Formats: sequence, structure tokens, C-alpha cells
Amino acid sequence: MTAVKFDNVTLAIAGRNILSGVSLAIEAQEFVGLLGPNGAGKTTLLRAIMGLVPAASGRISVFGDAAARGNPAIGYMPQLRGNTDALRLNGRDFVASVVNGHRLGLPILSRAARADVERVLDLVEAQDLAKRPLLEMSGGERQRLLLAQALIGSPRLLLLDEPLISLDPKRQRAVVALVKRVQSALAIPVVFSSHELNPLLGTLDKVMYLGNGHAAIGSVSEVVTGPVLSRLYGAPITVVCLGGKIFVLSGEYEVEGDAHRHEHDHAAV
Ligand SMILES: Nc1ncnc2c1ncn2[C@@H]1O[C@H](COP(=O)(O)OP(=O)(O)OP(=O)(O)O)[C@@H](O)[C@H]1O
Repeated sequence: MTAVKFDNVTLAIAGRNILSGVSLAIEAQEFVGLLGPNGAGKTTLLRAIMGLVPAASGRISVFGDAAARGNPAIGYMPQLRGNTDALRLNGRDFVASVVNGHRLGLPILSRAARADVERVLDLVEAQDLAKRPLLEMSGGERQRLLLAQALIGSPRLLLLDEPLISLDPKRQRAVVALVKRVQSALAIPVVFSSHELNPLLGTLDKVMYLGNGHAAIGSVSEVVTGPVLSRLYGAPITVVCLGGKIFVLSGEYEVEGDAHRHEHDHAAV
């Protein structure tokens, strides 16, 4: 069954069009990379799938129904943020804090909910983090627990907002491999937003590339080309393949990834 369908969708925030006339489909078990420069609309598109940004025109459907807030079929992993109250929790309580929609309220858990918490800790290979406070964890370890939170309640679609931000290349590859293992175990579609394509190469089934208010959707070889990206960046772009990697260049500068790259290279997964 098609997980997500956009029919000629325009998304606007505060009267400004962020994306115009986008049509796309995300099919069962697809691993979809959502790419694009800063401000291209990646988070907005994910929020639209969750029913948090209504379509200004066109239609968004999720598993055949109109996109709606609070859809239990969707698991969402937000961008990593520090300095929250959650940092004092241990890994298990942090994961449990989203059960029944309670954030940080530490609800009293039913037996089934407790079992769900252990299930997702196993899935993301984080039993070793269950008793440790988040305060002492690396960025990568916290990422794993955020992924576990997103898997509570057995969603049928997983949306991940920039899980690779602030990780170095080795740890980025480890996160992608973990998400792929989780996806294979659960057999659900995943939308993985990222500034960088290379860590996702070899794992992606499909790319959705946003830019300049538009989207291009297809295989890497269909989308990541000079002509397509020049349209999306609104500037002449050259795509160079070298040593199994793809470099997206504007003149002599690499345009992809630089903005957020490796702010905290020490973060471990
Ligand atoms: N609440 C808001 N009010 C006004 N403008 C907003 C709001 N949220 C997002 N925008 C604007 O919408 C555009 C798309 O933002 P969005 O966060 O979706 O981009 P993104 O591709 O996820 O960016 P990044 O890679 O920097 O996270 C940006 O220009 C942003 O400034």
C-alpha cells in the first residue's frame, strides 16, 4: 500500500509558498532520502505528512486517508536538541516518556507499554543505555534513544528529521546502517532527511530533493544530475562522481552538507 501521496501539493507558511505543486508517492518498505539545502522545506514536508502543516492546495494522503494530526501510524524523530529537562532522565525513562503521548511526565506504564519500551530499546540496540542518564551520553547515543521513541507504538511509517547532523562520517554511516537494520526488521517505509547524500548512498531506494520551492523525486541517478539540481538550486550545478562519492558543486564550491557539517565531531554513536 502507498504510504504517502502528494497530489499537486503547495505548502505555505505565513503566506509564503515553501513548496509548490509537489506530487510524490512513498511506497511500502521504501527507504527515501529527503535532501535539499537549508530552508528548502524538508522539515515542512515532514510536518505536512504529519498533518501539522495543511496543504494550501492539492491533497496529501497517508495510508489512503487525508493527512491528520496525531496519526499513530507515523513515528517521527525530531532533530536532536540539547539542554532540555530530558537530559536528567535515564535512557529507559526517556524512551518511556513518550508512551501514551506523555512527554517527560513519566506515566505509570501498563505491562504492554513496558514491553513496548523494551522492544524498541532492543530494536535500536540500546539496552546498554537504559540505565545511563542522557546527560552523560554522546550525541549519537541520544540519537539512538530518539529513534527508539519514534518506534513506540509500532508505527507503519518512520520520518527522521536530519539524524546525521553534527556526526562525523564514520558515525553517520553507523546511524544509516542502524536505521536500515530497523527498517528491514519492521518492513516499513522510512523518510530520512539529510543535508548530505553520500552517507545514504547504497541504502536509498529513492531521493526526494527539494530546492527553490520545487521537488525532484526518483532514483539517485535520475535526480542527482546537473540539470535537475541546477533547477532546484537556481544556479548552475555540476555533479561529480569520484571514488564512490557524489559531489554537488556550484563553481568550485561544494554546496551540499557544508552548512551543518561536523559541529561536534567528538559525538559517538
Ligand atoms: N514557523 C515558521 N514561520 C515562518 N517561517 C517558517 C516557519 N517554519 C519554517 N519557516 C520557513 O520555511 C522555510 C522552510 O523551512 P524548513 O525548516 O522546512 O527547511 P529545512 O529544509 O528543513 O531547513 P534546514 O535544513 O535548515 O533544517 C524556511 O525558509 C523557514 O525559514
